[in-house]
Amino acid sequence: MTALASTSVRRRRPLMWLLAAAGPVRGRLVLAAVLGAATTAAGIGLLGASGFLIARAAEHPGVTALTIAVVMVRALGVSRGVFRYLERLTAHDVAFRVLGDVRVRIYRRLARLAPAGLRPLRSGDLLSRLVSDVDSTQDLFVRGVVPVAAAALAGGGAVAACAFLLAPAAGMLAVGLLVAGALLPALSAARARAAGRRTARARGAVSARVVDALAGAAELHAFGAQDRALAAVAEADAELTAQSRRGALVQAAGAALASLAAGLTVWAVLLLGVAAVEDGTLGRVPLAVLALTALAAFEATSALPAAAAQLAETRAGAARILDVLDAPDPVAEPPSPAPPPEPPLTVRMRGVRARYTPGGPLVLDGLDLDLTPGKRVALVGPSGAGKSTVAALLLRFLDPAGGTITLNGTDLTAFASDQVRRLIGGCPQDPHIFDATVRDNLKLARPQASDAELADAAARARLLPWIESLPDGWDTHVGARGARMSGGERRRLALARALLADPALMILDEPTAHLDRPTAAALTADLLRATQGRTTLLITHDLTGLEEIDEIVVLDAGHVVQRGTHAELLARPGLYRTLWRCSAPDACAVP
Ligand SMILES: Nc1ncnc2c1ncn2[C@@H]1O[C@H](COP(=O)(O)OP(=O)(O)OP(=O)(O)O)[C@@H](O)[C@H]1O
Repeated sequence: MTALASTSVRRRRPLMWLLAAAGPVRGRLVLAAVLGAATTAAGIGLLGASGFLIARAAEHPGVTALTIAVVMVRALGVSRGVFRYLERLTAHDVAFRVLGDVRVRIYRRLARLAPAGLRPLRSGDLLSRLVSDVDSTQDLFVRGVVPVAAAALAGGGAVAACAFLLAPAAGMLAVGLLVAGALLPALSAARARAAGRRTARARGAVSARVVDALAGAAELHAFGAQDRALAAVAEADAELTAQSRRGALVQAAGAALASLAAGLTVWAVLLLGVAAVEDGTLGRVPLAVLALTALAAFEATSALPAAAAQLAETRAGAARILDVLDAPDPVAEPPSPAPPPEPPLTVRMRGVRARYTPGGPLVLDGLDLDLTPGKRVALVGPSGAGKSTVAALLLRFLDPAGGTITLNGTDLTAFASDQVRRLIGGCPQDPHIFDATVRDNLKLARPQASDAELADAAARARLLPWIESLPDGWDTHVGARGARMSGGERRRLALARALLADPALMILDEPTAHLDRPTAAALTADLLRATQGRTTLLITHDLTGLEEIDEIVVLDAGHVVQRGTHAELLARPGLYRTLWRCSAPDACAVP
C-alpha cells in the first residue's frame, strides 16, 4: 500500500466505483452489450446455418430446399461484421467517455490536494496514475462488461437452440460454457489479482525513477552518478517485466484452458449427437447443426479467462486512482464558508502551532504575528526555522495544530481555501515558470490583464527592459521551467506575476534565493519599492535591505526569538545580529 493509500479514510471497491462512473452512459453500455451479443449470435447462427447447408447439400435436394439457408448464411455473414463494427464503436465510445471523466475527476482532486496532500507521492508515480492507470480503466468496458454480457446472452441462446435438437447435448454445452466462461475467468482473476497489483505498483516505480533520472540528469552527470541511476531504472524495469510476464502467463494459461474446455465439450456434444443419430432420435443434418453451433458458442467465452486476468490490472489501476480521489483533504473545508472578507485585510496570528503529520513534531510553536494594512513584515531565521510553514498556514495549504489565525476578525478556517488564495498570494519559494511565452506566464496571474497592465507589472519588477530586448519580446518562449532565462529573470517574472495578481496580502517567500549578491541586492531594492504601501510578508534569510521593513520577526526552531526593526535588532545581541554578521560578504563573526 502506498503512503497515500495508507492515509485514505475509506476504501471503495475499485471496479464497482468504475462501473458507477459509467452511470451517465449506461444506455450506451447496454447497447454495446446487446450489439456484442448480436455479433456473437450472428457468428453462432452463421456456423449453424453453414452446417445445415453443407449437410443438406450432401443429400442432393432441389435448389429451393437450400435457398433459405443460403440467404441466412449471406445475411448472417454480413450482419456479423456490421454488428462487430457497431459494438466496437459503442463500447469504445463508453470507455473513452468514462476515461475522460475519470481524468477530469483525478485532475480536480490533484488541484485540491496540491501541494501539501501530494507529498507522499513521487511525481513519476503520480504521472503513472494519471496516464497508465487511467488508461487501463477502458479494459473494464471493452474487455470486461460488454464481452461478459454478450457471452451470457449469446451462450444462453446457443444452449436454448441446441436444446431443441438434443437436450443432453445442450446440457453438456451449458456445462462447458460455464467452465470456460465463468469458472476459468474466476480462477484467472484470482490468480492474477496479486500480479495485477504488483504490476501497477512496478509501473509506477519505473515511471518515478525515469522522471527522477531525467529531472536530475545534470546533477547525476555532475556527481558521476548516472550509471547508478540507470541501474536503478533497469532494476525497476526488470521488476515490471517479471510482474508483466507473470500476468501474461496467467492470461495464456486461462486462454489455453478455455480452448481445452471448448474442444472437450464439442467432442462430447458430437459423441452424444452421433449416439442420438444411431438411436434414430436425431437426423444427420441436425447433427451437423448441433456440432457447429456448439463449436461457435465458444467464440463468446474464449477471450473471457484472459480478459479476467487483464481486469486484475484494471482493478489495481482503479484502486490506485481511488487512492488519489479518496486521499483526505490536507485542510478541512468549511461546510458553509463565510463570505470573503473585504480588503483592506488585517491578519492576526495568535499562539499558532503547526505540524505536518498528526502526532509529528511541532514546526511552529506559539507564533504571534500581526499583518495590518500597508504594513511590511519580514520573517527571518535560519533554514528550517519554520518560515515557509507560516506561508503555508496563511495560504491554507496546512491547518494550524493550535492557536488562531483570523482575517478581519474571522477565523481563517471559516473561509473556503480558494477564497483565501484570492486574497492572499504572492511568490512561492520555488516559483514554477511554464514552458510558454513570457506573456502567457505573466497572464497566469490575471488572464484578462491588458498589455499596459502587463507592462506595468513587468516594469515594477524591473523585467521590462529584458523583455523588450528579446527579438520576440513578449512572445518569447522561455522553455521548460524557464530554462532560457537566468535565475534573476525567473525570480523577476515570478515577482511581476505576484504584482499583477495584486493580492490583499502579498507573501514573498525567499525572492532572492539562489541569486548572487549584487543581483539579490538589486532585486530586494526593487521589490521593496514595488511593495511600498502594500501589506507584505517577506520571508527571507537574506538580511540586506531590511532597514525599510516595519517589523522583523526572528524565528528559530519554530519559536519567535526576537522582533523589532532592523536598527533595534542590530542594537542588541541576539540571533538577528549573528545572522546579519554572518551575511556579511567576508565572514561569519561570533557576536
Ligand atoms: N511537508 C513537510 N512535511 C514534513 N515536514 C516538513 C514539511 N515541510 C517542512 N517541514 C519541516 O518543517 C520545518 C520547517 O520548515 P520550513 O520550510 O517552514 O522552514 P524554513 O524556515 O522556511 O526553511 P528554509 O529557509 O530552508 O526554506 C523543517 O524542520 C522542515 O523539515
